[in-house]
Amino acid sequence: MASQDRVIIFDTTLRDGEQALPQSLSERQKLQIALALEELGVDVIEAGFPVSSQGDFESVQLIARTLKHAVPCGLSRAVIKDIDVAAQALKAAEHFRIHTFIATSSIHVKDKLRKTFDDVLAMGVAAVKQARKYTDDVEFSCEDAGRTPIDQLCRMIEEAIKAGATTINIPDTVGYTVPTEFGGIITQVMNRVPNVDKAVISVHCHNDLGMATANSLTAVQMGARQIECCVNGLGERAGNCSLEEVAMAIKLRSKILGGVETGIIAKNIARTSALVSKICHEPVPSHKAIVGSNAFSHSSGIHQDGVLKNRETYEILTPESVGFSGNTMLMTARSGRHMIRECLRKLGYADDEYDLNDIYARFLKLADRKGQVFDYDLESLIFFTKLDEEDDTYHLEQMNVTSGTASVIPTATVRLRVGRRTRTESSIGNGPVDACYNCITHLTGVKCVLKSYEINANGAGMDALGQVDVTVEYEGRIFHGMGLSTDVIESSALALLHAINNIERAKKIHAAKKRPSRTVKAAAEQAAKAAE
Ligand SMILES: CC(=O)SCCNC(=O)CCNC(=O)[C@H](O)C(C)(C)COP(=O)(O)OP(=O)(O)OC[C@H]1O[C@@H](n2cnc3c(N)ncnc32)[C@H](O)[C@@H]1OP(=O)(O)O
Ligand SMILES: CC(C)C(=O)C(=O)O
Ligand SMILES: [Mg+2]
Repeated sequence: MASQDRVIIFDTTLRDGEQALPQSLSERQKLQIALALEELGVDVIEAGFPVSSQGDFESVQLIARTLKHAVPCGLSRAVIKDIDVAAQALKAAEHFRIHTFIATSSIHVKDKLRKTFDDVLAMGVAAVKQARKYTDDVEFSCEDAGRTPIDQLCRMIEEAIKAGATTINIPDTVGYTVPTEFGGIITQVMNRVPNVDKAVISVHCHNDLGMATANSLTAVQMGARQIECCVNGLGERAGNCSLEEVAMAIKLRSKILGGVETGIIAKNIARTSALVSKICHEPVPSHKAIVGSNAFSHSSGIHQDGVLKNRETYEILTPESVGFSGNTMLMTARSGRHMIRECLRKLGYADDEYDLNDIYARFLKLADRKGQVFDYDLESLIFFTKLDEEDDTYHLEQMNVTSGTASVIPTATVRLRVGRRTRTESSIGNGPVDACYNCITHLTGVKCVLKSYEINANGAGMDALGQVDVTVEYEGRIFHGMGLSTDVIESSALALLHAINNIERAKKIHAAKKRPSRTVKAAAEQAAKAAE
């Protein structure tokens, strides 16, 4: 399967990745992920550990029946029954791999397996021979190879290859090694195991010291040609080597890594990452390489200026190349004038229509107060000298909700203050938040579409406040809202109202801009007068 330059991507999200989840995945969830991995261009999919439960057996069976291009694989201990069961689960596939393993480090052999190294050697050999009865694609792993004495490791590998293993996996099971050390282990295996050319050398690195990607790539430089990894770096404890990191590092730095390549289709990375995150209920950290929400985001002035002049100043790969729609530029108190002018240009303001230094000084004050400033806030700065809560069109006066189990219809009554008047509305919904939102959209008449809703505890214990953040779309623009209260339904109502008040402010500006033969300055004066 492997040409000299091709690194096989062996994905173990469904096996090692799943081991790290608080609950196991269902058959359907596993199949969905397996199909996405196949579309991503993964070569081998380790679908599970068939002997571990009937559910996992059936998942592996279904995946083996369904895959068209990727090779399905099942894990088994060096135990005859495990191997027989794995073969049963996989046999529907035309071609499948059995992966069998046993630990070889002294601590695992003595304290966990309670055996001698010679016992383990014999068990490994017997396991490979049993697996070869079912398939000519047999992988053998020396668990905890990173801490295994090199003489014993080389001996085990030589015997496993003699017994018929076609892939030899060298795991750094506890993520203990550093790149020079791990690279040294691979070099020794390459130089000292006489029949090493009869098998593909694979690596399986854990991230306990944050070295998984570095160790895997160093191993490739030393001759390994299979990397075992998981989407989003999922996996036992601190995770496995992250698929997207090694795939993009090999794509981008192929030359320095020896001219190697993988079959990964990079533009499918973002959507696979999102799917795995959603199905596994494992959020991707914002700073995660390649797939984190901040991976292509810039918020400091010097970086934004650089990216605006040439994005390669701060972007080593494009967000589009891994399937994102583009980068993001956040406006915070760390942004500079170049970013502010760019945002106003995008909103349609010519450079001579405003005083950049004046806007920038007021932007900084707002950013210090607010944290993040959005395009509609910036536009407001042109039209209003101050942006205060009093500018809000709608204020929440009162709110009452009823909800409960099946027979109770969630109902809300909301009273808003609009200037000196109040308006009241009652509505039902599919939950108390939905009922409140129905009231608010009726009362304000603003038909915005809820795009995202996020709820978090702000603080700890009984004093924690519920913080709700929403984004809504109104006439093609995105508006944000945040609500904070000890009552999460009230936080939700306040967040939507906040977003709607931002929409109302943008509407006023839009109306002022539309008046005929007005300069921005004149329109701004007019808008400011109207607001008094
Ligand atoms: C590094 C890794 O990620 S390894 C993979 C880890 N994944 C999993 O463990 C998930 C699947 N596991 C399971 O479903 C269960 O643990 C089973 C079905 C495999 C075994 O369950 P049980 O028989 O109840 O044993 P239990 O899990 O408590 O203990 C493991 C046993 O396997 C032995 N064992 C561990 N690894 C191996 C191996 N590679 N080959 C042979 N025996 C092994 C242990 O020494 C222990 O044996 P003992 O009962 O004689 O002391
Ligand atoms: C089963 C083996 C390959 C493993 O997951 C490890 O050693 O980390
Ligand atoms: Mg592992």
